[in-house]
Amino acid sequence: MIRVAARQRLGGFALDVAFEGPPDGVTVLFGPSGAGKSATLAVVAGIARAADALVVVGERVLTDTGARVFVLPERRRIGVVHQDARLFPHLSVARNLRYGWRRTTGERRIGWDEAIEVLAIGHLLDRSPRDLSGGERQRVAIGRALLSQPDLLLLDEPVSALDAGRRAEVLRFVAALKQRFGLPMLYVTHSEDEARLLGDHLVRIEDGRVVGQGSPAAMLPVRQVVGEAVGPGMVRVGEAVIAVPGVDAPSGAVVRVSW
Ligand SMILES: Nc1ncnc2c1ncn2[C@@H]1O[C@H](COP(=O)(O)OP(=O)(O)OP(=O)(O)O)[C@@H](O)[C@H]1O
Repeated sequence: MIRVAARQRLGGFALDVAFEGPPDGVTVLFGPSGAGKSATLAVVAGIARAADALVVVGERVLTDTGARVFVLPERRRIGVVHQDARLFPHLSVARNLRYGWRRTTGERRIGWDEAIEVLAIGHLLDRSPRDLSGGERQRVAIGRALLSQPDLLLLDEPVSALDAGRRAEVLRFVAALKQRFGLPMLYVTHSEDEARLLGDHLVRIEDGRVVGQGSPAAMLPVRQVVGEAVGPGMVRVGEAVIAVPGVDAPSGAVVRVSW
């Protein structure tokens, strides 16, 4: 279980949020630009010190202002992935990954080879970040965060700087990560498609406040969409391939589904 509560004044903006997320799934922070999503992540990561905050990840209390608990950011065992990959440009992909690996403070549960395999970045190890596509760069950034053995992964709009094709590619890897490692993630987005595709729990934030939370299916309006069947029960809708039980059209067939 992840528990977050934060009250903080940022200039003229007041952040006042409280939510819980599942222990091994993706909690989506969803809301328009300027709603306070990144400010919330900063409190969770310990980069921002709110006047009044509680951050609990599993058994660990990372911030509890009432009890004067504040674990330093580098001791939180939290991995962060930003919109731009922020890799070290002078280091190879392997050395960028090694940076994460060396930052481990607890036991190692995620293996070096395993992370590289899930993210399919083995062939990139000797390259410079400058010679990678945007999607590859993001996969390496996720790998670096993962190899530091985080108890929680924060993803702040990790695909919003990518074009549609690359976006789909990276989303596929984030979904694979979720399946493989069962690591809790806080995923910030204002894309309904990403929220539906990855979210187990959705927290809607507007103007610094939580205005609703629940399953993505319950929180987002149902849409009738046209997609393309890609296998039994699987339909491609735009960038996403979604599971739609009961769809049994031949691959390539155009189908209408509720999503
Ligand atoms: N240090 C600060 N001083 C003053 N205002 C701030 C500060 N940090 C953030 N804000 C304001 O707080 C509000 C929330 O910002 P935040 O970056 O959390 O939004 P967001 O939901 O992540 O938006 P986006 O989707 O555009 O990234 C914004 O109005 C922003 O201008």
